[in-house]
Amino acid sequence: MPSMVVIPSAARPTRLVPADKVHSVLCHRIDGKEEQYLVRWNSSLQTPPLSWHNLSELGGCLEYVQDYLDKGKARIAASAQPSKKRKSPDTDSDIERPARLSPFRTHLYPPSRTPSTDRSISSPTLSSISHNQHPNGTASAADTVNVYNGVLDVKDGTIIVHSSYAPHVAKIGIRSVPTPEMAIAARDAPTYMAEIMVRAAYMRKLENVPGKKIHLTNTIDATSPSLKFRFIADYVLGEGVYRAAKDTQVGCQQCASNMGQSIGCEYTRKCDCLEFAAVDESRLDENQKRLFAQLKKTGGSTLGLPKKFPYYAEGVKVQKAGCLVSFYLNSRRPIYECNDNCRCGPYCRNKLVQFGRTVELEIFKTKHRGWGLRCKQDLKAGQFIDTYRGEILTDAEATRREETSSKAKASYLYELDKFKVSEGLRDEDIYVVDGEFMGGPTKFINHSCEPNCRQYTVSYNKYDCRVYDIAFFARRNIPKGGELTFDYLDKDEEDGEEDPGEGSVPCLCGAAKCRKWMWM
Ligand SMILES: C[S@@+](CC[C@H](N)C(=O)[O-])C[C@H]1O[C@@H](n2cnc3c(N)ncnc32)[C@H](O)[C@@H]1O
Repeated sequence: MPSMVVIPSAARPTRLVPADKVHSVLCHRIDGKEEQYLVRWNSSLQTPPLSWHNLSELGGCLEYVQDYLDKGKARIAASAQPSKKRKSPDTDSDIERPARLSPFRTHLYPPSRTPSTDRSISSPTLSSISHNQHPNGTASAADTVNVYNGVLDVKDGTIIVHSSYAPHVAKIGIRSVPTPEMAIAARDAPTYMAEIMVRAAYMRKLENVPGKKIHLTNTIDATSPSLKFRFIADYVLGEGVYRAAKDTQVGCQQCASNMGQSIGCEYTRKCDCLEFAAVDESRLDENQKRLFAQLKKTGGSTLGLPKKFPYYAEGVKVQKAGCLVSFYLNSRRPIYECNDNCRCGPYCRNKLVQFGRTVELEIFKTKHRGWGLRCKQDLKAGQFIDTYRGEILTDAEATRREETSSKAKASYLYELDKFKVSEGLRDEDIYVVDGEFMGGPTKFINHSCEPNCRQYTVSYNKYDCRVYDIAFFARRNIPKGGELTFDYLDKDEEDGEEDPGEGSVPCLCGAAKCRKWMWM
């Protein structure tokens, strides 16, 4: 018989639970006035495989507590109905829904699910659970719950439980935890403190994000965005993803930091970075008009022709300085910014998005569309908000993730396919940004059929057609507190079809001209 180890209810504050050792949190209870959470440890060889902990011990693994609050608690509430069949705590309760596309991806992937290898052990029946008895022979609900303070050991997938009252050993399969008694106790036990701690941990994350403050508010429920999410300032390149070699990022060589007004690039004809930028037809002389007409037919470089700068420079229209000029705002043309190898210096009028967000934002809970993002300050039409960040994945890896994720889950995949047609890229050459696990606050921007923002392609290397920035700009003036939205459909690629296809998801944007479906 294994030696008895009783996990005290009022645990020692020094006993911190390391996140990398945790498999999951399975249940909670109130002991005295204290919230306690039942941790299942990573390795079943560990002794004990389960133990109760108070929140002061769980500060380093709050993401597991959050997982439990978001999913486990609901499962427990359902399983606490004594008359109904109980689900194993590890059983995936995601609802199977029709296949759908991600908000941003244009390919349809067949639905598929990967079974968790963790489900090989079958769930024992309720009758396999022995209830512990108090020495006086009675077994109250409270006693039967408390007994599991003393989970001791695991053998052949069976947990061996010692009661602190009775000398006999109760055996219950690891899949049977939480027991019905635990589930009943958990159903009515509050989780306020855990929710507060999770919220505080997320706020601390936000405080560490560089740039203007990002707020968090939730007037709908007690949840917080996932603590597993990592805020990153730049893309993280996944396996098999490569940016164009550094030496291809040549930059403009004929420009200088002071060409008269100390605003970096000033002559669009000279700036090599603007080679592929929009030609300013209003400034073409007759010869240039003829040349440009020819180039439109035959293709070829428009270097030397006057171009349009993307942003209003300081001093041009004071109130618009730094905003996207209306030509770009109303088009889908890529924006080519100057880069570190340019001769125009650090303060060039052709550099903006690369310096990052300067706008104060707020992540907030919507009624029916999960989390959303709004601005905490008035925004002007053409004002830059932030970029979309995440892991850049190969198409194959993105497909794998899409196929293995629950169809009911929100999607954060964004294809970098702007140059697919112009550069003749194959589907499998296209990279995809996944903003689910790491990224920035823009992951929370919801779709609207009448959006107030739009996504633009911003490139710092005109020779790299596979890696570029996706930048969000305000399409119109947005008052402080307005929810930021963009159209998940790239209109240029829309074929105008009206019927919802397989994988379409109902749109809840509420706009007067809502198309009723998010095309995913
Ligand atoms: C990029 S995420 C946006 C943030 C998301 N609401 C969240 O809570 O993390 C995209 C997901 O948000 C939800 N969503 C966004 N816009 C929506 C809309 N107009 N109608 C319904 N669901 C929407 C969908 O679940 C979609 O897959």
